[in-house]
Amino acid sequence: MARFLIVEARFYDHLNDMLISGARGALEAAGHEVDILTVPGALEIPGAIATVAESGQYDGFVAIGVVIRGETYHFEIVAGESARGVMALTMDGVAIGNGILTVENEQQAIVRADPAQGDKGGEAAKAALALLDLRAKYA
Ligand SMILES: Nc1c(NC[C@H](O)[C@H](O)[C@H](O)CO)[nH]c(=O)[nH]c1=O
Ligand SMILES: CC(=O)[C@@H](O)COP(=O)(O)O
Repeated sequence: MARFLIVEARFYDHLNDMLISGARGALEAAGHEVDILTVPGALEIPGAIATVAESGQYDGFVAIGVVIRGETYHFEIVAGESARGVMALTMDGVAIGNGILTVENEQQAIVRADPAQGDKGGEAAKAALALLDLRAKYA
């Protein structure tokens, strides 16, 4: 059994609830423990994971959030920089699945967050599991 931390940016409650349901379901179905840490927004997710990963208290992480385009360039910053931060940590050996949705509107988010539809939360959890398995084999 491994310990996973879901680090969620709780910007849209109903969307995060679906994403977390999918992620938690996938991890618990695989027999692992799951905790949740909430941060203000997607830009805070990489720093939060970096800090907690250093503690060694968790084996893997799932980043959960929803970034919906607004009127300004800020979408590109939030979407791009949160993804870049997660990728940098992954390249540094941290087992992370990226379940941060970056979408044009709420409808696109609903379809992808719903475990019965796109299940991007579950998909991200399975990616974290795959990286953890790979590290166990090769690291
Ligand atoms: N607009 C969204 C944000 N924006 C907030 C940033 O993520 C960050 O918390 C702020 O800039 C302070 O550093 N975050 C989301 O997760 N989703 C959004 O749609
Ligand atoms: C993704 C965002 O930061 C966005 O929701 C913010 O909206 P706006 O660009 O209209 O300020």
